[in-house]
Amino acid sequence: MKQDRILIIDLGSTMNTNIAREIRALGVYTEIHPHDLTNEEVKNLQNVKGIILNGGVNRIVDGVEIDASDALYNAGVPVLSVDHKGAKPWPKTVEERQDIMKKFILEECKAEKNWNIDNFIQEQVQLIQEQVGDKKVLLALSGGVDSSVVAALLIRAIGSQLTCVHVNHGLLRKGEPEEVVQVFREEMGANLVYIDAVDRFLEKLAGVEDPEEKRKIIGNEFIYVFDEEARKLQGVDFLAQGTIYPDIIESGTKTVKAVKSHHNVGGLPEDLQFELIEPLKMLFKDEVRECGLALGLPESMVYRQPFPGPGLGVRCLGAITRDRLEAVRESDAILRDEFKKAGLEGKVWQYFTVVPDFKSVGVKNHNRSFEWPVILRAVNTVDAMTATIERVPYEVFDIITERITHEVPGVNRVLYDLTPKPTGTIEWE
Ligand SMILES: Nc1ncnc2c1ncn2[C@@H]1O[C@H](COP(=O)(O)OP(=O)(O)OP(=O)(O)O)[C@@H](O)[C@H]1O
Repeated sequence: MKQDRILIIDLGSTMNTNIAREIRALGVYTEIHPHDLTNEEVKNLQNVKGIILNGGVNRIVDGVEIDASDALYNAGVPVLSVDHKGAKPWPKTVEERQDIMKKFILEECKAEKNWNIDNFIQEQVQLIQEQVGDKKVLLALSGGVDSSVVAALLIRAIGSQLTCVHVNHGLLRKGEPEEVVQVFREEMGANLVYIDAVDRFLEKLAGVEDPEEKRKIIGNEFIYVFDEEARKLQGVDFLAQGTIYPDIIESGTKTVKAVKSHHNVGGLPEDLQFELIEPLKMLFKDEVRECGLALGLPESMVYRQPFPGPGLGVRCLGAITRDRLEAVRESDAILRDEFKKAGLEGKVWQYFTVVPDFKSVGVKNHNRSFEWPVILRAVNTVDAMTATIERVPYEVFDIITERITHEVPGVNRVLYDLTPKPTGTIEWE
């Protein structure tokens, strides 16, 4: 079923994303578009029921105040101007904004409230089937939320025409590679290529101390491994990616410069180019999660906390060694387990452990020990630009310290990082 659609036209507002979220919360599908859409582009957008010209402080582009294109004014649907050409800005409170939205979208545009995840899945399955036909699709499946949800959606749409490649580079959290195999191969019956590349990555990283260099090696090695696998598979025309709406919004618009460059599986060699399939590119993160649950993915996968691309590699400070990497992995698993038991899972935004590359003196079993400390970090943030520290109860710290110092080989101390961002960053490297 095709959803009714409201277009938000970016005329320099800083609230495009908020407005989009609030309209979708009303149950109506909406997308943000640039101001200079052509007739052709407007025609290609189906079921448009209304247009919001969303003006704001970034309205001057290259020295000129921008306006919406004629194609938009002539689209033949109701137009609402906000903070544009003298029209009032949005009210400060969500409730007042929702009143305006309801009146415009539901009454004036007569848009139907037919935006929901089941309709989304149904529509995407059909679109994917039409796009792919009887051809084959490749997906790099990390086990993270985005690529997992893409995998589940593609399995529903095209089943065995999809091949997923999961690379175990040795830097994933405890149990993650096993979960990927269990969920996708065993439960969903996917074509999953599991690559054990642990030795290969750790050999490349041996002796490398510089964090940037480590990140570069991990990123490049991933591309090499993925490229090798992709070449072994015959007749693949499409590459699926877990691009989501914030990736696109943060890549910059015509009125705002990029916050960060769009990642995903960038950097594949020129001769290995596929047509892209990005079925989640219009979803916000919570919608991606809802979609994952509706497709039957386990909550542990769908509500996974954010994880850096280079994985545990940037939490094993300095030059990575196998034993210290295991100390990071084991201590991280204990921290997660105890936070879950204490009801902190889902409440604290991100928590993990870091193992530095120095040792200190301690006592274990009545003997002198000379071992690493484990640093705990637990932070809360809204936008990852700033972060505050979680005030973890001392009883929880006690249990975690007891377990880490007794269960993780090579560790004799546990420390808590009290630093907000700024001045610290969330990760240590
Ligand atoms: N170990 C891996 N095995 C297979 N693919 C991977 C792996 N790590 C990353 N990728 C691919 O690279 C993409 C970008 O990785 P990144 O770590 O930046 O994750 P992300 O944008 O948070 O997405 P996700 O939620 O899918 O992990 C992933 O979506 C996935 O397609």
